[in-house]
Amino acid sequence: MTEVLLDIRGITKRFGAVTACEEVSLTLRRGEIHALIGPNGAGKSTLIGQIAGSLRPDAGSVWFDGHDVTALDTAARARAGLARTFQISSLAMEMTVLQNAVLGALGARGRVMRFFRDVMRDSALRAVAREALDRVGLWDVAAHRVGDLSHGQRRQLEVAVALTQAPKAFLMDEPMAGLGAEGSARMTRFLDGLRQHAPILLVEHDMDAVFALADRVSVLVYGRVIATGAPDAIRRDARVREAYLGDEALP
Ligand SMILES: Nc1ncnc2c1ncn2[C@@H]1O[C@H](COP(=O)(O)OP(=O)(O)OP(=O)(O)O)[C@@H](O)[C@H]1O
Repeated sequence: MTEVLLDIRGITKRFGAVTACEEVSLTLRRGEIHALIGPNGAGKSTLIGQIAGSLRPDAGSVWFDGHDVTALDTAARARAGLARTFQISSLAMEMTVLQNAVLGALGARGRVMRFFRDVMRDSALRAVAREALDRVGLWDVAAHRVGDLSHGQRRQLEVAVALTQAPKAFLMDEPMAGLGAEGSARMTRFLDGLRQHAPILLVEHDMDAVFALADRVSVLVYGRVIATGAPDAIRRDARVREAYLGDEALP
């Protein structure tokens, strides 16, 4: 088993005259949180899109778990174990927490059932759903409507739904967005434990969270990775500080 699970090799993406990503290479290792930071417009979303499979690179390749997945679409990459969360919420608001998790488990197994009540009675699916809800701390609210959950709980449920699909790695797009101080602190603790289950490539603007969580940080500026390293080294890096216009934004 190799240490590197996700291997991005020399990815380039242009939109007309704009080069959004230029020969970007980075890796995600088992057990780690690797944060991707950079000023607005640096190319973070474009990079994540190419890793998840929603955007095709003009050059370069994406390797996941030892396979070249560059030609695979988003669904195929998800089935291979690459889970993307928080970009678009896929939760059914009128359904309960448990129903959402059971449907996640059903989707992952590619099974077709005619009646929703049969799905909800399937003990294997319920067991998978329960384990995922337990892991994110939402089993107590399994019978609640998703619409009645807090914003932070919904984010945890999105992770639980992803967990029912047995992911090998997570791509997370701004999990702290809109959570407030207390919610961010709770999410930080949660992600801290999750890395043991599956490593996380984390795009996040909340620098306190990034520097509290990341094992490694990569800094993207004008589509290029200008530095990759441990949080302390990144904090001290002169090019990184310059990219963030002085010292303000880095804790
Ligand atoms: N579909 C598109 N068509 C044209 N230009 C695009 C497209 N998507 C992104 N860009 C451009 O590519 C560059 C990188 O954008 P991107 O959204 O990837 O940056 P970002 O780092 O995610 O920014 P933010 O932090 O604001 O979300 C920007 O100049 C943006 O205007």
